[in-house]
Amino acid sequence: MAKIKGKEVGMGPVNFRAPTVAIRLKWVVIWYCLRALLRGIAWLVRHPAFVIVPLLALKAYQLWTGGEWWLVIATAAVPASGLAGWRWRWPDSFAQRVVWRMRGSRRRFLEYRTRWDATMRALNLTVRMDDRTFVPRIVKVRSSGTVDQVTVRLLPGQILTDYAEHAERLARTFGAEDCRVRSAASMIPAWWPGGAEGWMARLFAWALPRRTDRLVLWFLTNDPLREVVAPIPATDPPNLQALDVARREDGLMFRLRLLYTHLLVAGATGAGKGSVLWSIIAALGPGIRSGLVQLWVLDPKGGMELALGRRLFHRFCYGSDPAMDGASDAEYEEAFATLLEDLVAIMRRRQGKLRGLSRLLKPSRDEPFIVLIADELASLTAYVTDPAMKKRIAKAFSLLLSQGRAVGITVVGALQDPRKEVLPFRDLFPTRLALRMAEAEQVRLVLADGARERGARCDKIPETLPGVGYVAVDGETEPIRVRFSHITDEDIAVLVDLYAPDLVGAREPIPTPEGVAA
Ligand SMILES: Nc1ncnc2c1ncn2[C@@H]1O[C@H](COP(=O)(O)OP(=O)(O)OP(=O)(O)O)[C@@H](O)[C@H]1O
Repeated sequence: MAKIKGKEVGMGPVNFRAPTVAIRLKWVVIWYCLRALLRGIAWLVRHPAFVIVPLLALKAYQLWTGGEWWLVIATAAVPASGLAGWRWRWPDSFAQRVVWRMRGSRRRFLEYRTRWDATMRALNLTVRMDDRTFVPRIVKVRSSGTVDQVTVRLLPGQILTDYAEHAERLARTFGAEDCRVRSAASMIPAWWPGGAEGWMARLFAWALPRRTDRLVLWFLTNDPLREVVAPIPATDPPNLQALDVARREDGLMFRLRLLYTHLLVAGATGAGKGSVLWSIIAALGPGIRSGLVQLWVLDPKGGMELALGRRLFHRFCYGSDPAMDGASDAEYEEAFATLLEDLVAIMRRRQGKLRGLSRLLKPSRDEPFIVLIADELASLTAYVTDPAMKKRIAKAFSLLLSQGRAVGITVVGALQDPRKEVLPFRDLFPTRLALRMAEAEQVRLVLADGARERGARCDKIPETLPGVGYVAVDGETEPIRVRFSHITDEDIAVLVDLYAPDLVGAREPIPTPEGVAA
């Protein structure tokens, strides 16, 4: 008879099965007791914090039977003070390993177990075989206080999209604000150094189970992204592979990898693209001060977004209103093209230096990590009026995007309209972030086919939540919902005072656009 790793549910009030082997009742009882004991031990190993429950029961029993009270309390105090020390010294690890697990177990029994079978049947997510009905099993529930992660084992023939189609219904049924469907194959423990890209993940890649038969339902129970995220203190030196720039919806820090990648930020007007760029600059601050990081900045919106931080930038170039400083559009456009071509020249020089020695440049003060920040990319691509300049700018961008990563040059570009006509080299950005978008179709253009169906409903992000978006990372199947820190003009002034590099000329006003206006 066919066997399925799901939970079989009966067809009627009583189910009979013909016995094939006669076993004495006492052996059956012993077998069930042993199995329950082994399962209990395995469960305690996975939920070590619950060891405290039998321990407390034992202590209570000792007190009851006349044990020395001070001895009883002293032995109970050892694990209690261990837990307290853990919480005090490593609060994040304690929250994830103890608090989240306990909350997950409670919610599994009180919320999900009770309504799971009926919901699966109602949504037609069961499988019928040989007159038997199988319901997908809940493997585990983890709760972060803001998100319940319910891992489900798929039944044969089921795919992630089957569940994604019902995401909204699942959210309503289990009293969540939203539900996202994520594949379990991409789930690297959040506490691993560097997450999915870190050294732990790479070192143990061979040992990580490939859980293609599982998915994780993310039930958003209490949206932490409704709160504005305050500026996040930067680490010194900055970890260029994991910059602390935003808060994730499960309450964890979102760490952005910038080294050896390029980032595209797309969002409607007022979606908070500026806060993304400033969060990145803030996280890079200590590196800018030490000379490990150089910012090359293009702000075609007349310097409106980024000019406040000009002392932090190695090169800064903005377009403006020709009537104000006498420079023509063509001169501005030439200034942009020149800056980009200078960067291409550095790229070529670095390639020559590395050739035959290494395939990746390790940034240092001699060869710093260069981040090209380009706000309003459309003004540098589609809206350039001079065809010759348009060609030069497009060529330089294509070269930087296709060859710059390995030699420590990263492009961070922001734009409103992600269509190919506006940004022909959109596909050359490996990391993409979609903030609030004007149309559902744009989500697909920025993130990936099916991203919206899996929960990245960027067109539904309300205008009241600027800085909220979904980020797609290479190697992760589903985008992650995050909110970037809100950096005010006052915060920028503090950043400049803290991190402006102490180089000759850095405190002089930088002529903009370069070579055009004083
Ligand atoms: N992360 C954030 N948290 C809270 N408020 C934010 C955040 N980001 C931006 N805002 C606020 O939202 C408004 C619009 O932000 P911003 O100018 O960065 O948007 P934008 O996408 O760059 O818009 P545009 O394309 O029109 O320049 C501003 O008033 C800003 O203060």
